[in-house]
Amino acid sequence: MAPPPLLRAVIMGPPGSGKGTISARIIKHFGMKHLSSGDLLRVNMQKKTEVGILAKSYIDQGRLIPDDIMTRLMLNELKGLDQYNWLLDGFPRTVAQAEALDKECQIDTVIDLDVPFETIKCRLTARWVHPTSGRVYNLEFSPPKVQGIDDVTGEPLVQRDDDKPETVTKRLQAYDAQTKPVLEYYRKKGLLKSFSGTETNKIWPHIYTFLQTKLPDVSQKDAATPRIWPSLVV
Ligand SMILES: Nc1nc2c(ncn2[C@@H]2O[C@H](COP(=O)(O)OP(=O)(O)O)[C@@H](O)[C@H]2O)c(=O)[nH]1
Ligand SMILES: Nc1ncnc2c1ncn2[C@@H]1O[C@H](COP(=O)(O)OP(=O)(O)O)[C@@H](O)[C@H]1O
Repeated sequence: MAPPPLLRAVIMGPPGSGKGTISARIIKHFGMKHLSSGDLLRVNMQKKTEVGILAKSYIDQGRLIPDDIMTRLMLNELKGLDQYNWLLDGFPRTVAQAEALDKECQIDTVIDLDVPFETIKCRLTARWVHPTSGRVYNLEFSPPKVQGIDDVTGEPLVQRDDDKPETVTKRLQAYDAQTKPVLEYYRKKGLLKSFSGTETNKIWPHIYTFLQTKLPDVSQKDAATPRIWPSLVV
């Protein structure tokens, strides 16, 4: 029997809408590979690569990185994920990027987190991240076990420079002007699935139910097998 076709999904939403938080849950339950443009750029900035140095000047101003640079970077990373179900986070963010992506592969579904701007602004000032893994915390919503420390590695957490209130406003403006048209682009293709709300924990069950129609939940696999198996083998 031929294996089922691989799922090509995109998660979209304004800065702070919960893309990273929801992506972590999707990866855990559905075992997809996650490629975040923001995380990739931050690794490049940390390593001071050519792309990283250039990206910093845009990110610090709350502006988008030029399409040609971003598209080359992301499509190159995607080549290595050919054999997996994948979830793109933060890309495409302009119609030109969406068109370039379409030339390379066929997107199956676009999950849109429709969270009001007012909700988001408060969240971002309380966001702390572990830069190397991209793990994200929030002082109120999902605090680390020890304040200022990553739960998994024990390394220090940092606040993103671009989470300053002035930069957040510019990022939201860039979202309105450049990224909202991408939602329309996917809506016309019949791929957009919007989830509205102000709380991730209320939005997540709907996304979970939606993805269950496309992929099996693999998170319980290891735990479930021994529970059923020894009791049956007498
Ligand atoms: N108060 C609150 N914070 C949330 C909720 N969902 C996510 N966050 C936090 O909001 C911030 C932005 O979420 P993140 O997943 O990084 O959003 P992204 O910018 O779209 O990737 C992080 O600090 C999250 O921990 C929520 O339902 N309520
Ligand atoms: N696809 C993209 N095109 C252009 N710039 C991007 C793209 N993805 C990320 N960036 C840049 O990186 C910054 C941080 O992105 P990201 O981590 O996705 O944050 P958020 O979703 O919280 O805005 C953006 O504000 C933008 O400057």
